[in-house]
Amino acid sequence: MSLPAVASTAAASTFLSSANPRRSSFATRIPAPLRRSLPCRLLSSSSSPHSSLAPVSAVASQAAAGEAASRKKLLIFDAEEDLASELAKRAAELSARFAAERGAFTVVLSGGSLVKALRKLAEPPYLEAVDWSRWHVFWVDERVVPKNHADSNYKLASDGFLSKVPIPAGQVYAINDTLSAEGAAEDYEARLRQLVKDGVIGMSPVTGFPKFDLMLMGMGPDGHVASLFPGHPVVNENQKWVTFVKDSPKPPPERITFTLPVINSSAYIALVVTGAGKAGAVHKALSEEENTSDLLPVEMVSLHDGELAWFTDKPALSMLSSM
Ligand SMILES: O=C(O)[C@H](O)[C@@H](O)[C@H](O)[C@H](O)COP(=O)(O)O
Repeated sequence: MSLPAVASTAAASTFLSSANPRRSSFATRIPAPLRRSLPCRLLSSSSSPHSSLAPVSAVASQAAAGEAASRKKLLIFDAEEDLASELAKRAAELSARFAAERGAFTVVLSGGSLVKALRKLAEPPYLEAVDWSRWHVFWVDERVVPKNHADSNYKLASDGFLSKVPIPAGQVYAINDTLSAEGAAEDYEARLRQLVKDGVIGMSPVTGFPKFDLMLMGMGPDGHVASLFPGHPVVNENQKWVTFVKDSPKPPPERITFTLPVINSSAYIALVVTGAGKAGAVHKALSEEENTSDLLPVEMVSLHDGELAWFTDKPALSMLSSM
């Protein structure tokens, strides 16, 4: 499998940009032609040192030339089945590309509804076609509970996905659940640093932070991503790779989380955000009204050199005026 050019799915695309570089927002209006009932509709935008509003073909060629470029897409699915199919296809393509390029494929998971959306990866044709021996699996955030606890993101992913695919057990990096929140965050960062030295995890030459190949993340109704909650000081952490919270507004309270600089150094992020419960945060993140003093964590997800794809549905977009 090879990674398709960005333009290959862009027949129904348009190009939108945000005036604020700190903000990830890119969709302002959904043009009428895109509202037809395609299984998936797509809007794209790009930003690079050379152009903030480039056609998709230009984005693809910049990426091919190895230049730093940030690409954003909004994929809107009519059915959850279609979303899960496209997510599996995209993950498998990235797996093949990074396994060939680097010999390893680093995948980062969140908890929540994201895990169910991965189920098609554990089915034919992907179950047989993907080279699972190349996969190295991490968590963008984890609750500080035992690995067999009902609240554990490791357990969620293990039960719903990892137990169904042949990834070598030594390449699944759960947190050390015998440590405190502080200790677990330090320990996880130390293990990431070792894996960078070993060449398993790449480093971003642009940011100096680790560069994961694929981050698969959800977003909470309040606009949190990972365990970076609105108004919490950890959102501003810009030195550490992994930090902790002890007062998460979403239970359980103690968690460890990747920091924004690590998230924003990724090569590809799939942000899976569906359902009417997310519509308020989606509206704030994707509407034209920009308020720089009050950014939600999801609005601060902005890749330095990579592609951010929102996997969404109409209920999640229902507060955008043109939907
Ligand atoms: O451990 C966690 O709580 C998650 O990692 C969290 O960041 C989650 O991804 C969002 O809250 C979205 O969850 P839903 O998709 O279930 O709403």
